Amino acid sequence: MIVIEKILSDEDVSLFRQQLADVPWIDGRQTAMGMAASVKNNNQADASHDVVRQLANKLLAQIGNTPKVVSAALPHKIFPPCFNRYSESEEYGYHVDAAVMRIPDSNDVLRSDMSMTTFLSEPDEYAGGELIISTEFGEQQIKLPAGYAVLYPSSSLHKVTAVTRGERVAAITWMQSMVADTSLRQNLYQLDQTIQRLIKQGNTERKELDELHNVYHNLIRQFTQL
Ligand SMILES: O=C(O)CCC(=O)C(=O)O
Ligand SMILES: [Fe+2]
Repeated sequence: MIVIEKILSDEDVSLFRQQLADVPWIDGRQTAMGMAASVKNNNQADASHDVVRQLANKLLAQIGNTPKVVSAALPHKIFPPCFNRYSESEEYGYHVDAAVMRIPDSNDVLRSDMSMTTFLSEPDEYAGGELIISTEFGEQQIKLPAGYAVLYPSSSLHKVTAVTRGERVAAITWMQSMVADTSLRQNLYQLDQTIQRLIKQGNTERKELDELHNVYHNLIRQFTQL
């Protein structure tokens, strides 16, 4: 589970919130598959609406421009972000995201390796509405400031607890990674982050940095599936 600080600026968050207030919203059950549909109770911005598409594209561009997301997810394909809203007493029970998704308006499919929630409501605007991810170390509770995102393996069981006051608006997307294996992807992320830290610290010789970089890219070459 990786937290991305400020994938959207405060200005972007207000723009998203303003524009989303005026678009049509549909019952979220329509977009859940199989068992997930029976535990889903929320609303989703109509993805066929032009404004919704524009916002999805804007967030998509931000994902590509955020080095931490690229490093952690190594995205090969990204599902156009969906916007969901949980009002009082709405929730999404424990579920797993579908392993394979058809990308709208294309003949392409995507294997979901990483899921990402981008928070668009401030934590004090609603009560409840925590994203809970079940991990091998127990349940992780996540509620982040607006503009922050969390990336987690799509293979994990997760839920959104009932909102008991106010409204929780978020963007959700799924990514197919160039590296399917979660633990390998996590190791590559750690290696890249360490290299980036060494570069920042500025006291590692160029030659050693080049060697580490070379190892990183050779591992990507070795394990990439496109
Ligand atoms: O809203 C969230 O944080 C997650 C929603 C979710 O799990 C889903 O839409 O599949
Ligand atoms: Fe989910």
